[in-house]
Parts: sequence; C-alpha cells; structure tokens
Amino acid sequence: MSPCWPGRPGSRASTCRARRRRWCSEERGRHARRNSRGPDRSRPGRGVPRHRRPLRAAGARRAGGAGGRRGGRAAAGREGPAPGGAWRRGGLAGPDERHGRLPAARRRRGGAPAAPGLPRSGARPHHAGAGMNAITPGFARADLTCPGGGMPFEEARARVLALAEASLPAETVPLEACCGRIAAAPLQARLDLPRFDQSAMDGYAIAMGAALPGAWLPVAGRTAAGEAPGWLAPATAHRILTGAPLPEGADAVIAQEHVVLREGFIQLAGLPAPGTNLRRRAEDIRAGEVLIHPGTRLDWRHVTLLAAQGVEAVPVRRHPRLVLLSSGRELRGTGQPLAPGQIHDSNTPMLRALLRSWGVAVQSRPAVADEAGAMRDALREAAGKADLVLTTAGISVGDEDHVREALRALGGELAVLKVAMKPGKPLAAGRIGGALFLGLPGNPQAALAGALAFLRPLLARMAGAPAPRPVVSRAGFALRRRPGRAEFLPVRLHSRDGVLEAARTGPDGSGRLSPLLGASGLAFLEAGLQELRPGDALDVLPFGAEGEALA
Ligand SMILES: Nc1nc2c(c(=O)[nH]1)N[C@H]1C(S)=C(S)[C@@H](COP(=O)(O)OP(=O)(O)OC[C@H]3O[C@@H](n4cnc5c(N)ncnc54)[C@H](O)[C@@H]3O)O[C@H]1N2
Ligand code: MOO
Repeated sequence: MSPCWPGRPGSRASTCRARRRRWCSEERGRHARRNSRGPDRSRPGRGVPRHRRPLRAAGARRAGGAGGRRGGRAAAGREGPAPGGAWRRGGLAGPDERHGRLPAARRRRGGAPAAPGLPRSGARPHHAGAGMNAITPGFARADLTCPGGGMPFEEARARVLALAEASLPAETVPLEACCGRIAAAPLQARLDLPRFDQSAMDGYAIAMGAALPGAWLPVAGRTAAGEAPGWLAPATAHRILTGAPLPEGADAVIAQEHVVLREGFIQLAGLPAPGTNLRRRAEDIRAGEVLIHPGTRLDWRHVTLLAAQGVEAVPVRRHPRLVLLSSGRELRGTGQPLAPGQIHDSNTPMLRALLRSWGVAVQSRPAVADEAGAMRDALREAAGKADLVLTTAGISVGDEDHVREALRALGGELAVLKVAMKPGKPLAAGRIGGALFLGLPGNPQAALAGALAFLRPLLARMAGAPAPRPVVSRAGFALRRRPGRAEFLPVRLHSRDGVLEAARTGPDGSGRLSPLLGASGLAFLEAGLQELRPGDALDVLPFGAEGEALA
C-alpha cells in the first residue's frame, strides 16, 4: 500500500476520526447521554449548532476550555469534512468557511480591541479581518488530553494556510536584488528577442535566389554586431559577423569556413537551405508574452531574462517579518556553560538556518523564561513587529508550558490546538494581534516536522507562491505501524537503478538529532497507513528546494 501526501491522486481518507471515537468512547458516552436528553439549557450554547453559539469574552476561562478535560470530544475535527486536497491544488486552497475561517459575523465586526500594547487585528492588510478576542469557538472545547487525539493533519494544514488571508504587500527591488524573492506581478517581455533577424555565424550573407553552386560572388558591404543593418546588392555576398543584423535582401549566411575567398570574391561550395545560420526576430521571445508569473521564486535564470529585456527593477513580495521565540529554563545558547539539567538551544539555530536556506530571515532572542509573564511580554513584543510569530516548546500540557495561556491572555486566538501527527502533535496555530502565530513543539524533530509541514507552506502562501511539492520517491525500507496519526520520518533520497529511493537515517525518537545528519527530507506517512513495503510510493518533503525543482 503506498502512502500519499494529502491531495495526491489516490490519497485515502483518514480513519483518524473513527479511531478517536474509539479512544474517547467514555467521553462519547457522556455526549450521547447528553444528546439523548435534548438541549441542555443549564449550559449556555448547548444544543445550539456550534457555529451559532455566542463568542466568549477575551481570556474567559471555560469549564471545557482548551486545557480542560471535558467537552473536548467536540473538537472541530469532527464537525465536518476535512478540506483535504490542499496540496494538490497548489497548497493554496483554504478550508471551507466554517472550518478554517473566523465566523462571518466575527469577521464583519473585526473583533474586539486587542490587549494593551498590541496592534488591532487587521492592522496589516495581508491578514486583515481577524478578530482577536478569544480562542476560536469550537476549539475552546478541543480536547488536549484524549490520547491519540488532535485534528487530522489535512484539516490542520488547511486551517493554517487559511490564516494568511492575503499576500504580503509588494515592493520594488533592483534587478540583481530580486534573487530569492517572489514575483509580485506578471513580468511581460518588452522586447522581441532576437530584436532583429541576425547572423548566427561569422561569414557571408547571400540571397539564395541569386546563388548557384560553384559561382564566384563579389563581396560588397560588411556589417558587424552593433551596426545598423546594411543591404545586399544583387548578385553579391555581404561580409557579416555573428550577432550582426542581416542585410536587407539576404536570406542565408554561409559560414566563412565553407567558402573560398580570393581577391574580394567568394566561391560557394554548395548551396545552403534558406534561413541557414540565421536567428530570426522574436524566435526566442515575443514582446508581450508573460515571461514570469506572479508567485515565482526568482533566481539567476529570471535575472538573465529580465536583464535581456532591459528591466532594472522588479516587483516582489515584501520579506515576511518573522520573530522566533524559544522557551525553556533548561536552554542555554551556544558558547554558554551548561549547569546540571541544562542543554543548548538547538531549535533556534536550526530554524534560523533552515529558514535562511528558504530565503527567509528571522529575528530571534535568547530563550524566554518558563514563566507566564515572561512569555506574555515576549509574545506581545513579537506580535507588535512581526507578520508571523513562531515559537518552539512550551506548547504542550505541562506545568511549564505557557505559550497557549500567554496567547490567550493577550487576546490571541487559535485555529489549531493539536494535530494528529507524529512527531509534532502539540502544535498550535492562530493569530495574535496583527500577526499570525505558529507554535511548534520543543522536541527538535517535532519542531522540524512542523516547520516543513506547516511553516514552509504558510510562508509560501503569505508570499503568494505555491507551496513546494513533495518529491515522489519509492520506499527503500519496510515498516508496520498503528494507523491514526500522519507521520514524518527523516530519510535520505538517493538514486537506485535510476529511481529515487528513500532510506531511513535513524531510529524513531522526536528528541533525536543524529538522524538529521544524513537526511535530505522528511517522508510523509498518511494517517491511515498500516504497512509500508520496499518499493511503495513515498512522498518526501525535502529540506531544500528539490520540491520546487521537481514540481
Ligand atoms: N502529558 C503529556 N506530555 C507530553 C505530551 C502530551 O501529549 N502529554 N506531548 C509530548 C510531545 S509529543 C512533545 S513534542 C512535547 C512537546 O512539548 P513542548 O512543545 O511543550 O516542549 P517542551 O516540553 O518545552 O520541550 C520538549 C523537549 O524539547 C526540548 N527542547 C525544548 N526547546 C528546545 C530547544 N530550543 N532546543 C533543543 N531542545 C529543546 C526540551 O528540553 C524537552 O526535552 O511534550 C511531550 N510531553
Ligand atoms: O510529537 Mo512529539 O512531537 O512526539 O515529540
């Protein structure tokens, strides 16, 4: 059975919901009993369709809140069809209105004022319209404790992408500064290329109608590259150099090594076909044709073509402003001594370097202390200057995990609380102030999986570019697994018998770093997959740009 990246033809529906129902049968029993009694009027909103229930006030505590144990079975993952198909549609498809976006009424209101010090939601045009006053309804009841729970990966991904409601604004940069940037507008050819009929060789221009094999023709006239076109006198040859405009009346060029030159005359050995050694006007590029489509990541190839068109400045998407916060009192920077129980922060350098390899710069700072107030302050400051606030760690359910609580206290909202994926289950996404928010887990492989599966497509979406597609390879290994969660495994892609094969680079363990060394990407196993056999098709999210190159 071959696993498929969501949305690829042949992708199978996830069985996660059914499984979660089984894991959480006790909770379900409670729901069933409540439902059989009809609407519970003792609890506001019970018995009313979820999307019609009133919103809660900012920071309100809920009995069945995000961290609570009750009512969590009603997590939005069960409320309707997972959008799916997002990757197939270029990673740009959003989920339906009810699942991935704020309720319409909420959007119209624009949300309540943000917490002090935070810009009002919508301050930035590219994700305007977000209300900031509460955790998204429906997720308030998301269950963080149900083992194996979490939103199906495809739905989480669609929700994360839907957070970026519009692309970043455009700006204009000098031609050579456009490498690595995303084109913000269609770039059309201004000029025909070649601009004029021209010679492709150093030789002699002739008119085929007037030429006979073996005849001697006087050489009359000469044109070099850069000169205006001359004209060909009847029954003569015209000396011409590579790149020079073809003289009027000529229709072929004979390379100089194919003629005999004597005392100002050339003798033709044979007759070439008309058009020989010519480059015709516009045979390469025609003025008006679209050379580069919006959303293209620009590189030296585009610089070359745009330069040939005389383009000096290029409209590109503004760089996203990213702020990265790590948290944990155990974390020390590189070069800092380690006390017992401490470790070096590797997630910050990992994410900085990975993002740099994708052409994205990020602001970071030393790890935030494991303390609610410190996390609130750091998030508030970050949200004030970022398009996207990225955190690692502190997102799970432990006593020292303060990110969600701080976000909630600041009036932020979450569209994703927990994802049925391995590693990376405690992953959250939403908005804070005018910024998007993505909370990655602390375990390094979990943070990496979140970066490849969510951060990279989200950045692409913000830039108006298609998400890099997975590389389709074949599995070079076998595994059996318990279905239920999408899974990401470090693999090395290599060629075997001319086919791209993926080999595992280490044992399981989201805290392990050594498997990353030999890896070129993360293999994606669909949630429902039970067995993978050598030779099965396997999607791999490459760390680098291979996905784009092979798309
Ligand atoms: N009772 C439960 N405990 C945990 C669950 C759960 O569902 N129930 N989930 C586990 C999973 S899975 C993960 S992943 C982690 C994620 O938790 P956090 O995101 O809150 O991260 P921390 O607990 O702060 O750290 C986890 C781990 O990662 C190390 N870490 C953190 N930051 C860094 C960094 N910048 N560089 C290197 N290593 C880092 C940290 O020391 C921990 O070892 O929660 C599980 N627990
Ligand atoms: O999912 Mo955790 O992310 O396994 O390490």
